[in-house]
Amino acid sequence: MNPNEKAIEVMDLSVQIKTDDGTLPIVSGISFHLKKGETLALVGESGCGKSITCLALTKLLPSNTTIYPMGSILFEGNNLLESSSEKLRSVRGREIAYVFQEPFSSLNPLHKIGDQLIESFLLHGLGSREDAEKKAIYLLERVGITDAKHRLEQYPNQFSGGMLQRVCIAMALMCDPKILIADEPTSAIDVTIQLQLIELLKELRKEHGMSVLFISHDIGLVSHIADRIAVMYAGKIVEQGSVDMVIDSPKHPYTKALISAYPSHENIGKKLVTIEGIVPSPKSYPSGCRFHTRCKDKLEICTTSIPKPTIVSDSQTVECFLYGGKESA
Ligand SMILES: Nc1ncnc2c1ncn2[C@@H]1O[C@H](COP(=O)(O)OP(=O)(O)OP(=O)(O)O)[C@@H](O)[C@H]1O
Repeated sequence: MNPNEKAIEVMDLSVQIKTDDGTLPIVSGISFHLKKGETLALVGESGCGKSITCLALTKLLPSNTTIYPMGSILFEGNNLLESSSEKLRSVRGREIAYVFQEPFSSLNPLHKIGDQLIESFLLHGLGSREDAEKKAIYLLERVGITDAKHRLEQYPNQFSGGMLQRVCIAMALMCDPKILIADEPTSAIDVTIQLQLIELLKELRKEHGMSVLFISHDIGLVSHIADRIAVMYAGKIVEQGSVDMVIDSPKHPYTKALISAYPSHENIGKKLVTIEGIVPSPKSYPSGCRFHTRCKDKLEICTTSIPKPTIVSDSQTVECFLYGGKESA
């Protein structure tokens, strides 16, 4: 596998949602890519547009309220934003699979776990029911669920939250997807189990040769799993780069603030820094750089102009006037 080959490339993606308050710019011209076999973390505070971005990748948002005015999502030679509904159905679950924050949202309480696990395998015509059941048993055991054959006959309410999230991970892997999108997969799980699930995802990524897009608000947590990080703020990606660069040498004032606000081992005994204010609502994004209303380092230009991406090192790009930002990288 060529380590620089891209599994998916998102260019200038914008998503607007029609609401009673008008059409809101939820995601505004973001670009990023996921290389084959790597994990990219999309990080940012609640409401910055992470979930909408990951649903937009396979157009999983309701078409009557969602507008994709421009941009492209290149996957296996196709622009998914221009693909037919049939093509998108063949990609979802089969080539790009999801694990969501709340396992109960992905599972039907009235159906046996086994039937739910094998559904997409059969739907995509990957083999017989017997093949599907064998694979389901293998994957349940692989994600750490013992007595898997017996478990296939049980219902979601017979599993703990952590167990159900393991079931959802197994379910996402049933069709050997090329990309796994994990949207806050450990947020609803007890912290003691969080790191176990992260380790499991790391192992599965290697075994299955997948690429993983890991969504989280927790910059400390993603440093355990990601190769690269993209930091999102108010519908835009403000900084992206390798984990080492973004964590050890953050550039954007928002990334710096997120890291200082993280309760880490190094911060024991120190007062945690809070980021003043809240993420602005898409109803009233400020002009210029959307972070300027909370930024301690803002310049005059930040209130009126939008910074362009600037390459600050081989593996790091930032959108901030403190580092240039007037010309596109
Ligand atoms: N259907 C919708 N109608 C109107 N606004 C929406 C809709 N879905 C999301 N939004 C708004 O879009 C913005 C981005 O939401 P999104 O769920 O993508 O954020 P997030 O970064 O994933 O946050 P969280 O970590 O809390 O899930 C928020 O301001 C949210 O209120």
